[in-house]
Amino acid sequence: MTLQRPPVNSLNLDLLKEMSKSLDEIAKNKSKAMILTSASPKVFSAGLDIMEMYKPDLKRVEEFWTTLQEVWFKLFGSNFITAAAINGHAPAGGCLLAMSCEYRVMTGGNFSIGLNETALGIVAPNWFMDTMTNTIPVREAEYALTTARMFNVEEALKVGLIDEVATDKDDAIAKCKGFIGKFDRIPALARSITKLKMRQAAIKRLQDGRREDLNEFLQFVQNPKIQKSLEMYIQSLKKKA
Ligand SMILES: CC/C=C\C/C=C\C/C=C\CCC/C=C/C(=O)SCCNC(=O)CCNC(=O)[C@H](O)C(C)(C)COP(=O)(O)OP(=O)(O)OC[C@H]1O[C@@H](n2cnc3c(N)ncnc32)[C@H](O)[C@@H]1OP(=O)(O)O
Repeated sequence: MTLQRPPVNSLNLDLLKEMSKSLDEIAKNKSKAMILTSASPKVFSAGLDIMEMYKPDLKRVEEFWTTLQEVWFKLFGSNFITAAAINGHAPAGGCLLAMSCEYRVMTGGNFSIGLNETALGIVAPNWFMDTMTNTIPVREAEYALTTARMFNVEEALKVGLIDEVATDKDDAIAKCKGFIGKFDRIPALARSITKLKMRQAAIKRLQDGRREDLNEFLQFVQNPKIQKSLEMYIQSLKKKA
């Protein structure tokens, strides 16, 4: 599955709906595995589209968040094998997508990956945190989340946020295929049940608290102070150019 929403693959409602549909198709056609990557040469995904949260239409922003939750359920909780070929920056929601897969290969270069929410004055939802503690040790996750740590490729490898480094996108995809090949001799049902048991606690936490999570998000985006900081953040991103 190749993300292709220039310039930075930010996750807006339309892209999330497309992803949700594609994940259903992959599950339905009984694919063995999926590799998630990006068509951009330097950004895997810039995370959530900030414009979806800025001065939002309430009905749309509610659909936006519930679709994001759905994409996470379908990706993190998939029966099929998932790997991410991370060929560029992966901040926040981009990091969430990569961590929701079972294996991550990142191309070398001046790219970074991490959950940077606290730097933006926001708190990553519980399920973002759960996805991170499912990937790296709890102590490292706490440190990374509180300090909004963006890891470079070597740091990400060292902490286990990624599993391998690749020279370029083709190499990243080849290495993801190498990971998928490891399951050729493992019975598929035993593999998928084991994966889902490992992920069950995080999945159940969001299933049980899904409405509450949505309400928290809706309150958050309607807070005038948050809107003000979003405005400033958007300006700072635009000033960069
Ligand atoms: C910030 C959210 C605050 C409050 C939200 C309210 C409630 C939230 C409650 C809970 C939600 C928490 C979970 C949030 C998760 C997220 O994912 S938030 C998004 C966080 N993402 C980022 O901070 C990444 C920002 N982008 C970058 O750092 C860089 O763009 C990049 C490193 C990814 C790529 O760098 P470059 O290649 O140099 O590209 P540019 O920076 O020049 O960007 C090109 C173009 O794209 C626009 N853009 C970049 N990121 C986003 C984005 N996430 N959403 C929308 N638009 C984005 C950027 O402004 C440029 O636009 P133009 O100048 O070309 O108009």
